[in-house]
Amino acid sequence: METREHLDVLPKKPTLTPKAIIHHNFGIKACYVVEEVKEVHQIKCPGLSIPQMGPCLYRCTLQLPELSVISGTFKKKKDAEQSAAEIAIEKLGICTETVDPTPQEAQENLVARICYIFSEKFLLCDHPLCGHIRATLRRKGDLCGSVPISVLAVYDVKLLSLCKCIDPDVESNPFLIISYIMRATANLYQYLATSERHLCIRRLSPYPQDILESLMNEHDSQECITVAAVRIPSSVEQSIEQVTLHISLKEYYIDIIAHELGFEDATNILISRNLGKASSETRLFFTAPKPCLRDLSSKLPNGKETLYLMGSVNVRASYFAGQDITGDAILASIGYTRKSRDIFYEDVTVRLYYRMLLGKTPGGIYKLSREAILVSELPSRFTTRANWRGSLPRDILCMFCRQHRLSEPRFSFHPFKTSSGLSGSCLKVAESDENVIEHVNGVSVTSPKNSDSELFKCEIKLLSRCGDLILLCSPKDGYKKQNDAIQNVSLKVLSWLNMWLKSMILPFEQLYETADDFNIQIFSNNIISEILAGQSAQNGELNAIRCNKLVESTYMNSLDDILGNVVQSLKIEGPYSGVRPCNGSLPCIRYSVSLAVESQNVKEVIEVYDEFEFEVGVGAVVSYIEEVVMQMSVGQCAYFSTNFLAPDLFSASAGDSVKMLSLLSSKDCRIEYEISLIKVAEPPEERMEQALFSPPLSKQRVEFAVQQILESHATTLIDFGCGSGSLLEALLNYPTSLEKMAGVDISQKGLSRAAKVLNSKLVTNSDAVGQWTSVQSVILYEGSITNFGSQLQGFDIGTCLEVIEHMEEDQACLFGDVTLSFFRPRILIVSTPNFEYNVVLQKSNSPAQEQEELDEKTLLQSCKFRNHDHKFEWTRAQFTQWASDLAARHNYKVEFSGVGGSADVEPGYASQIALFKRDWKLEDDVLKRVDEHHYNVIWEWNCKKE
Ligand SMILES: C[S@@+](CC[C@H](N)C(=O)[O-])C[C@H]1O[C@@H](n2cnc3c(N)ncnc32)[C@H](O)[C@@H]1O
Ligand SMILES: [Mg+2]
Repeated sequence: METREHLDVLPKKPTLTPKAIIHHNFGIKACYVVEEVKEVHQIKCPGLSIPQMGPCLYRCTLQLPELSVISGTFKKKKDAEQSAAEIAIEKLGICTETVDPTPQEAQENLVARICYIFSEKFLLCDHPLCGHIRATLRRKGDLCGSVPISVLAVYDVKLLSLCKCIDPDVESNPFLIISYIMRATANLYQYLATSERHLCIRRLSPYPQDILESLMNEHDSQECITVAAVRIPSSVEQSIEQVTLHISLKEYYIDIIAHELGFEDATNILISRNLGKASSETRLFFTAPKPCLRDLSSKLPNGKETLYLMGSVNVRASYFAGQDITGDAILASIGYTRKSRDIFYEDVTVRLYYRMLLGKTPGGIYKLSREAILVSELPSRFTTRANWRGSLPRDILCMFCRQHRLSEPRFSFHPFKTSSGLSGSCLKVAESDENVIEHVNGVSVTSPKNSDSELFKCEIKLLSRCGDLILLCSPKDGYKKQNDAIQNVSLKVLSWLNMWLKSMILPFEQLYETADDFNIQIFSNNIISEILAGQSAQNGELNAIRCNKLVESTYMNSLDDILGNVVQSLKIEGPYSGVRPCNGSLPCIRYSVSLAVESQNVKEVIEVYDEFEFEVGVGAVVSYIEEVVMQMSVGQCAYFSTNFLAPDLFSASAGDSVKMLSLLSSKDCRIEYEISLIKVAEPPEERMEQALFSPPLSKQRVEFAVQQILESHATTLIDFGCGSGSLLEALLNYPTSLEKMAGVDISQKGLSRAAKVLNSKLVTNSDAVGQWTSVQSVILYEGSITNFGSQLQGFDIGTCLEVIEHMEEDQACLFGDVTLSFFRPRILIVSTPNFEYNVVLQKSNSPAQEQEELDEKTLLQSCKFRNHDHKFEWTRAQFTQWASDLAARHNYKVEFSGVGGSADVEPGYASQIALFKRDWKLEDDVLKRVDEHHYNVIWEWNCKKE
């Protein structure tokens, strides 16, 4: 609440964006041209010899009558445009300081603005209000030329901002403007007449005849338009219904809307802010009780309370609009715009109303973005960006805030170092596409004191429109990538809001308790009214009562959701193909949801989706759909029904909501589902390994290698197939005896990543790293490990983790021979998947009963390779054979080990490891002559000695 006081002292005026300032000065003469730029950038890793293509960037050229400027490059088009506008403003020396007028000045400006609006000059411009003034000139009798004050209040932004300067409460009660306009108009009594009875203003002297005549001739061609609109009755017992407005262009359309609401003319009509998109003309038209309107026109201070008259508030419409709406309301998209002199209109259907309503909840925004309203759900977990379908959590959160007229959410980052020596503290795993977050727990290798790596924590603040802090979410989880941190925290906030909105029948205390579990702190005493009713906290008690009414009316259906749903008469047809979804996989289904009424012999299809993909295990679809899909194999089709009736959801999805609502009311109405499983994308190997092993298998492999290296007292190391350099980076965290490390790989992408990771560690954090590592030089080479690179002969130790299965089998054998005969390290560590272990990893793919029926051999045959890039996967016997033969050929000894699982328990280790050791000295052997062949150096680091 302190912020509010602070704000009262500092009147808040949104500062204009550079583009808005340019528009203000040049209008349509300003021309923005945005071009795409591909930039080669080398910022992150000096010395890397692979050119790095940056993300797609944009540059904007702004052409103005006097000059043309070019922006820098930006990730977003709009940023490039704003930057170009900013440069132009600076070059032209345009003054950008907008000083708020004092309340006194605002009063005077208000009078002047009203005077201008009724001038002849104004009538000829392209302001939306001109359309209204022209149309009111066609009104009959003493209403001719009378412009409703409510129209002035909503269609002229300048009047609104001036009134806000006079009284900031206008923000929370926009109808207060009516009082201020009335008061200001009183100063113009010689020129304008106000009518308290009709709540309108007109000119005393008529407009010149020639102007009037030309206006009257304008609309001869179009006679009558028909516009679909929606009625939201004030009584929650009455349903939302479709209405049709027939508007003759000889009449004023607000009068016609008034007829629809049961009134003679626009006198009692109030108009809401525009709803939906910022540019939309969709508004609510409604009536206020007479005494209240009279108050609005006269009594200023008391006028503030008038609209809160109990009993007259339309709770559904108020929630929908985020402002007080009284009486019955018509939702219509109609009005005058700057673009044309003709009236603009669009149909608003009941379906659209429900879709807009759905779009006010985080789950709804997600459903709408996936266009799968009846099936998709806001997932409870963010695993990878690649698996997330629909709008991303951060974008949904921003949309939610805009919907509820809150300020844009504020994200802040706290980079922090984590020491892997900490015992007992466990950082949550962020299953990002690169699986980069570390579990700190369970590190079995002796860790140095200072092995730090940088992580990001993201914090989110939700603020009311006036800047009051409403909610703070600051989870403890750290992520290696900023983007993962943002998406995960955003999802946390969204999940809580979604849960809360779905079960608002919860008492307030429980709200606080659940927030705690989500690392959320609530600051506003009245979060319900801030978010739900879009109101200021002033009328808290009243809003709470209203919200309860709203909850009763709108959210009761979601109770069904909470109580769960029963799948009835499930039939799965088609032959069992053996390919089934498992946790983490991405099944792709074709589905249709229909509404069936047996007694009427009707089946109405509500929603169809041809290729709908979702991630299993994160709650991305309604639970019973996932349950059914988990029982299917690719190629099969499932049929079932439920009695789940959520009229709101169905109304948002069905094309013909009116027919659908009537069907839903029949007693024997059922929801029928038809689902075919088209294909299943397997979860990537790394994610599977992460889900099943703690620490993740990749980490266990690295730890195993580190342990061997520590024991070996080696001073030189080659990592064959180093990929993104995870082992090399890890080795910098330990006090090994290594002085020289090299990595070889054929993938430029992998090598670039490795270079960046190592560069950031060795150059950026050199002081910290230098304290314990003895490593003096690190080199990355590009080349195939089946070729001998003469630079690397005689290194002490070679590592080759999860590489050989990525080559053809004969190439893997070649690698073995080349390494042991030419490189001849003292120790060679080779790891590769144990194919037999796939039975465990892929267990969830077949139902338990079936597994019992199948013998082990058949079960193994049904297993797939862990990764689509694997050319082979060996059983323990095959690996042992390969390694033993290889060792024998080159006079090495070999031992077998592994990580994940155990040697003594079937089916052995998940990753099998061979340790080749040479106990004879290299000098004893005459070096074989080999053709000189050099790998290309990609990146190099050498410790600078003082
Ligand atoms: C699964 S990754 C393993 C990376 C790394 N060893 C690790 O454990 O994180 C396999 C790596 O082997 C590399 N690779 C495959 N065939 C290769 C070859 N013939 N020569 C060099 N590298 C190869 C790939 O480019 C890829 O980086
Ligand atoms: Mg592999």
